[in-house]
Amino acid sequence: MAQSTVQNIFLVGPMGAGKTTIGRQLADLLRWEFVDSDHEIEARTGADIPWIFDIEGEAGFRLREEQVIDALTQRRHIVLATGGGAVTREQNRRHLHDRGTVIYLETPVERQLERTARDHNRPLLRTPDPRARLTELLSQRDPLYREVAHHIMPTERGSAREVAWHILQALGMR
Ligand SMILES: Nc1ncnc2c1ncn2[C@@H]1O[C@H](COP(=O)(O)OP(=O)(O)O)[C@@H](O)[C@H]1O
Ligand SMILES: O=C(O)C1=C[C@@H](OP(=O)(O)O)[C@@H](O)[C@H](O)C1
Ligand SMILES: [Mg+2]
Repeated sequence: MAQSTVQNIFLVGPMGAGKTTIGRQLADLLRWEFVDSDHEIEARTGADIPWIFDIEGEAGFRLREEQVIDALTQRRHIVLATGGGAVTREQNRRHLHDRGTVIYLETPVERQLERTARDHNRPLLRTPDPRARLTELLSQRDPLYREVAHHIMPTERGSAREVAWHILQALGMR
């Protein structure tokens, strides 16, 4: 694998973009450590994401997320999968953009719906109309994903593994 100036890779994008899945594949291909901010929040808190939302509300979750992203973005040679709402905080956007190479996994709502349908761990999708919720969130957040990203990668070009390869190619790492 060619030498590269990329020191770490941070994945952003909406729920169901594949940040967690593609992040694991990327880390595997690079032999870097994989970290997921949601998993780190759960490990530090000793509670799962829905429980944190229930007890502390979204505001409490966002505070925990800010602390974790500040800590994780200071590390090197990691692939970090963020949560879909991380970009809503200015401090997170700054840390992500300044401390690593940020990839926006661009994904249409239809695909997000398919990929999140079976998983009930996303409190923001506990709504009678997840399509409307995802559409609203994407319209608010898409400009923020674009603002923070160094590269934009569509996630419909095949499997998670294939998307991971496309990312390495775009970064000149293969
Ligand atoms: N490129 C892809 N093609 C098909 N399915 C995918 C792809 N990327 C992710 N998935 C699937 O979508 C689901 C949600 O992915 P996940 O990594 O949890 O997304 P995120 O972390 O962005 O919310 C998982 O079941 C995963 O296997
Ligand atoms: O979009 C969001 O605000 C959220 C996305 C989730 O992560 P994924 O994007 O990995 O599903 C998780 O952080 C939490 O449920 C909130
Ligand atoms: Mg995830």
